Amino acid sequence: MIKVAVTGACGRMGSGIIRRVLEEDDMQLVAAIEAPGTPLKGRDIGEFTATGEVGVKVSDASDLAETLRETEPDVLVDFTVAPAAVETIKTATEAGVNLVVGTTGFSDEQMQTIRESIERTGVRAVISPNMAVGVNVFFKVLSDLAPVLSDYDVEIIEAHHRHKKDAPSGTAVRALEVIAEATSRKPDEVAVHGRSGLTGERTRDEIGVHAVRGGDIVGDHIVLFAGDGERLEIVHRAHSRDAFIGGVIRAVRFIEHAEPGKIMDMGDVLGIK
Ligand SMILES: NC(=O)c1ccc[n+]([C@@H]2O[C@H](COP(=O)([O-])OP(=O)(O)OC[C@H]3O[C@@H](n4cnc5c(N)ncnc54)[C@H](O)[C@@H]3O)[C@@H](O)[C@H]2O)c1
Ligand SMILES: O=C(O)C1=N[C@H](C(=O)O)CCC1
Repeated sequence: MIKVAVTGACGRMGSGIIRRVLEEDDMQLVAAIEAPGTPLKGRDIGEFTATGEVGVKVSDASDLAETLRETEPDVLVDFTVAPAAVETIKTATEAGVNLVVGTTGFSDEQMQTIRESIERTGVRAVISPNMAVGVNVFFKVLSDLAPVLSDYDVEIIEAHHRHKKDAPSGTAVRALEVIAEATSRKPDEVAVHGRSGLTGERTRDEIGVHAVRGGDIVGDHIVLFAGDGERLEIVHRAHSRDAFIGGVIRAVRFIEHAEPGKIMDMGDVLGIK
């Protein structure tokens, strides 16, 4: 039985992940953790996942070290917000708890802190900005396609729901990195985020990145390769969060096979790297 703790337990992703964990025969939910000061502390998590009483009470992230000591999870799944996730990862790694992290919006400095914590403590970790199988195939396609279309203009357009806190999406950032790496460019040097004003003509090297926010859009990503007389669009659309949650469940099962002290991603989980 894989013992699972979830941070962001009452969020859009966290509550869906808990619902799925409760359905899996080889998984046991041992902790459901919400933000520091949460008014939900002590309430049964089943109230927020529409699963009826499950016997796991919402705990407060301020008590995370104690919660992990008491519940001894094999893996902690984090879908929260970047600054909170960094603190959670520090605490979990110190407690020797393996990680599946889907939170996005980390700065380079935050990623460095996370990497150091994982390397130093030797926990196993899967961190991926998008757990959907289709998106990870999309990354692979982009990596293969970008060198072939190296003289085409590349623009990345993503669209998400009105509640999303970070922009551009972690998936769009990863798509930028994949395309830049495949064409020997540096993402920071070539990314142009939105355009406004007298921008001048587009340069050949730049990669435009555009974030759309509205309604309940689950997550769309379009990469446009525009040439003379034609354009090619590679599109992924998530219809429901089940696409991400299915990937999380696969990552939770993979974690015991992950390399200790190294950040692995969904490409490793799916064996498509
Ligand atoms: N990797 C993927 O496949 C994928 C898919 C969807 C969303 N995401 C990312 O997951 C994150 C969460 O998305 P969401 O839509 O579920 O957000 P959400 O706002 O619905 O949920 C986040 C939850 O985290 C809680 N939280 C905040 N700080 C916390 C802390 N310190 N400890 C425990 N809980 C804490 C909040 O109270 C909230 O309930 C975002 O970064 C989003 O981009 C990734
Ligand atoms: O709903 C979100 O927020 C999503 N975030 C991820 C990202 O930033 O790429 C993945 C898609 C959904």
